[in-house]
Amino acid sequence: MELSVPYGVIGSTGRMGREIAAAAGGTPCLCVWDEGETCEGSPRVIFDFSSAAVLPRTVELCRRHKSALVMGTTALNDGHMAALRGLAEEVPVVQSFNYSIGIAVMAMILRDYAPLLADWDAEIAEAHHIHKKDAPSGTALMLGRALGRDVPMHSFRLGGLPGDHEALFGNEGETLSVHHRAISRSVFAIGAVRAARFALTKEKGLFTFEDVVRG
Ligand SMILES: NC(=O)C1=CN([C@@H]2O[C@H](COP(=O)(O)OP(=O)(O)OC[C@H]3O[C@@H](n4cnc5c(N)ncnc54)[C@H](OP(=O)(O)O)[C@@H]3O)[C@@H](O)[C@H]2O)C=CC1
Ligand SMILES: O=C(O)C1=N[C@H](C(=O)O)C[C@H](O)C1
Repeated sequence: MELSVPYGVIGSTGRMGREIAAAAGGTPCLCVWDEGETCEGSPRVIFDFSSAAVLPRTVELCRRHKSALVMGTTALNDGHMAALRGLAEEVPVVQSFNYSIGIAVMAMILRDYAPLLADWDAEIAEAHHIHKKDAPSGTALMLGRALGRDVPMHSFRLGGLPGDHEALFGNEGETLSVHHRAISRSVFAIGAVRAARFALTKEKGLFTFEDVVRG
């Protein structure tokens, strides 16, 4: 369902930026890409699916327009997360490395059942398109945190894969795996627009996509 307020897209010319515009509908009033920026009006919410290097500019634009932020860009460091926490003291910020409901549920499963698998061997595998710049994926790192322990991570870069993630467990007698496959990257855009609607109901604060899914 289309977004009924003016919105901005940082990373507007990218794979995700174009999916966001398709899911949100209409035309973004603010567009930012590597070569430039256009703005006609004031966005109520800004989506960032770009590069971690752009985050300071994103924070500045959200402050200028008093916009909510839906942050999707990965490869964020502690400094970037601190900047988002600072912004969240002024506006609503949703930050997630994956806006699919399936991965949100997968993280809940891993977090809830990790104690029962604590003495099993565990590894995480992820596979994405050949253009992806970061490895392991932000989602793989997030799933590792849900497991609550450091586990080996394996990254595959193949063709146009939108995003596969698998948590694999094993002991002497059996194995278990939990697998999620994004069939289309539109699923991330649909989730991001849902996150935008959630953010627009808040005055300020830092939220995860799990908060959005749980309503
Ligand atoms: N949270 C989630 O659910 C998802 C997150 N992602 C993440 O989103 C990000 C973008 O992914 P994707 O769309 O595939 O990437 P693309 O490379 O297709 O797009 C990146 C966009 O950011 C712009 N950009 C890059 N560097 C700068 C810069 N320094 N200043 C301004 N604009 C810049 C690019 O502009 P230009 O075209 O001019 O280079 C382009 O518009 C990645 O971090 C990815 O991991 C992806 C899918 C889902
Ligand atoms: O770059 C991508 O495409 C994706 N990146 C995110 C990540 O790094 O986890 C989310 C999704 O898997 C697609």
